[in-house]
Amino acid sequence: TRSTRPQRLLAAVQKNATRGDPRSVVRAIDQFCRHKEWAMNVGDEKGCILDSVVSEANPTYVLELGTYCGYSTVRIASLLSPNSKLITVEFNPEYAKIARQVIAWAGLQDKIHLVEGASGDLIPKMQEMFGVKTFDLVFLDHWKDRYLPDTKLMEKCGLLRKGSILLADNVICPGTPDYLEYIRNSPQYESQYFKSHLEYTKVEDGLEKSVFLG
Ligand SMILES: C[S@@+](CC[C@H](N)C(=O)[O-])C[C@H]1O[C@@H](n2cnc3c(N)ncnc32)[C@H](O)[C@@H]1O
Ligand SMILES: O=C(c1ccccc1)c1ccc(O)c(O)c1[N+](=O)[O-]
Ligand SMILES: [Mg+2]
Repeated sequence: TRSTRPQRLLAAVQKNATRGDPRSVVRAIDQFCRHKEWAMNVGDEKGCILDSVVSEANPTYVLELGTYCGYSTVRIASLLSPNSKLITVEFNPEYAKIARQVIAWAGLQDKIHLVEGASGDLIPKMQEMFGVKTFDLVFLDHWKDRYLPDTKLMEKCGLLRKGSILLADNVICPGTPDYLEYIRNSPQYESQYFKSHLEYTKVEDGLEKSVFLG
């Protein structure tokens, strides 16, 4: 039977990237998505903004909502300090299977914990499963109608502390209107919009960075 796009993306990584070199994995995926097949990774343009936010935050605990093939997972983890951890959540088992292999090719399996399941079910279990108290940075990049409910859930579960950063992809395209309205009007957050483009295209999109004020 015909291969899937994530399988072809993994094959491109294994063909063109160097084992143990995360940035070559990121480059190989961007090449594949720009010249062969578009895929919904955060991509190289928004990826540079993601890199700067991650580097400035220098987080110990990171939560990623939406792994897909592990592109942003590898991109973020490649910038983390030695004793830091990235927990990434993915409910599609086929995507999780591919992501584990991409993460392994990058040599980052010790920094990354990929947990399979729905964000709404897993967020309340983060403290008991991983011994994490609060997250220093959360990257929201799963289905867009889940950004707001999951943000409220993280607040309720006490997973955010004064200074925690929420970085949300796709706030313009496909768009997350209810999340944007909430976060930009909430006195509990200080938000900033980073204008960019939908991965590998000229369509406008951007990232919203919001700092939890506690
Ligand atoms: C846009 S892709 C993630 C892309 C990835 N962050 C990157 O930039 O490389 C969105 C992913 O989130 C997953 N997803 C969507 N809603 C979810 C949920 N509620 N819980 C867990 N995973 C979810 C989808 O299966 C899909 O793989
Ligand atoms: O929703 C889509 C989408 C919609 C239709 C077709 C393909 C993708 C999408 C597009 C760009 C993204 O960066 C992204 O994170 C997503 N997503 O699924 O979460
Ligand atoms: Mg996205």
